[in-house]
Amino acid sequence: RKSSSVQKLNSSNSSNSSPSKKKPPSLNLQPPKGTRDFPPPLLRLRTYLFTLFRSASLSHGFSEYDSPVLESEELYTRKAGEEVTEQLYCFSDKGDRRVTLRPEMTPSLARIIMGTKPALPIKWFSIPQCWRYERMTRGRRREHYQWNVDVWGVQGVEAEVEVISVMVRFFTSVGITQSDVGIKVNSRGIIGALLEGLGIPEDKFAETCVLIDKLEKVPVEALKADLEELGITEEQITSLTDVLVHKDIEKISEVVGDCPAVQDVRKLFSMCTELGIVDWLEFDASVIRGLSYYTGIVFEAFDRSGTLRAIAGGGRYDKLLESFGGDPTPAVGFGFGDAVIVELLKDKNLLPDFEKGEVEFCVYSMDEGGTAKAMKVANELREKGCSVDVVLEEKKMKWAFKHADRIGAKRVVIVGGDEGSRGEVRVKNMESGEQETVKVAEIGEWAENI
Ligand SMILES: Nc1ccc(Br)nc1
Repeated sequence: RKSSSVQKLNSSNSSNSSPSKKKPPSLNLQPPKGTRDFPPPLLRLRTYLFTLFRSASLSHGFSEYDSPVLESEELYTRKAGEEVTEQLYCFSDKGDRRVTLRPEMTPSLARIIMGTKPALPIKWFSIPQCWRYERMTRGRRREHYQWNVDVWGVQGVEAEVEVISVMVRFFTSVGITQSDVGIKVNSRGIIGALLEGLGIPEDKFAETCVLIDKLEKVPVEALKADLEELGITEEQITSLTDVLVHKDIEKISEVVGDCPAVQDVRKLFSMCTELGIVDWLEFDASVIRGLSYYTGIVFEAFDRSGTLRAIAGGGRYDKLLESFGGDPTPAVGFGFGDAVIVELLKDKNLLPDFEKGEVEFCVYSMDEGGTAKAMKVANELREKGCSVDVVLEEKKMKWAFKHADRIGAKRVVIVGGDEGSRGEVRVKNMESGEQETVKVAEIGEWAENI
């Protein structure tokens, strides 16, 4: 008797005579829902952005760090109704542990600092891929790369000025000016003083801020239940939002007095005036930001045309380490996503063309069986630090030049033929069309002098 598995195999093929005819199930060619592939042109764009994120950070003496994309779910179980914790890409792993793809980087940074206790102050940056899982299939992305820049251990607004300076340097490096983008600045301390004035208890402050931030996106009716649960009346919300429209710190100080939060904002503006970047900034009492853990100054970069969502956002979060059981540690930072900035660069016509790559040489053998010779010439050029492609199959000259153009080769080196018999190669400049003959033995030296 055939074993049951063989019988199964035969039965599964009963529909036709031989297994080879059974078509495999069609493969889904798309990446998982809400995620992106990065074929070379898109990866060149990503590398362009990351290189400038990195140079703006390094120019200010920041050090790069990284951590696993997978984190324990408990790192994000803040009960403040934030989108970022309500849309966790979380699951139970095979050891039945509750884990999640990180939705943001700051809690991981806090975990690392608590665990390794680096000497403070630290100035660290990272460009992590962060994830969310939205139940409603709104077709929104489920992953993005978010440049994070943080200063830990500095109590004064000098830390806010430093990270804003990093952001401004990045914008300048991609050709964005203060007429394209502004940075709205506010302080949770001001909002806190207003909430106190309305009799809202301190322990409801973080959740209330998250709700007020949501008010910008949904009508107050949609949040009525949440507001009532916090004991906040619609009248209180109305009187709060009437004050939050102020864009003049003096007007706000008439309401909340010359409190430490107002002094901090004033100091930030005067330092940025001295630094020469104040025309990027504007005070805006309505800026809240949606993360519950901000405790002081908050800021967000926006496009002045008003067509795009916030480009970046950040603020002071002095209580985060304590909330994890650590020592009180001042901290300031921002997150800068990789999506809105690309839309902005497209709108401003500031996006370079990444369709083609760049390679200095394409080496081609016109003789049959000459590929190894072409590879040897290529290695001579690589020894001098050149980027060199080699045509790896027997191809006609016309194909080789078309291929060279496709890969963005600056020059084509033709090996073999009459020149080959004289120990020479022909080099064609793809831009000018100029041709020259070079001795194979001297090609490295020649390449150093072009
Ligand atoms: N937090 C978060 C993660 C992923 C995306 Br896309 N947006 C926000």
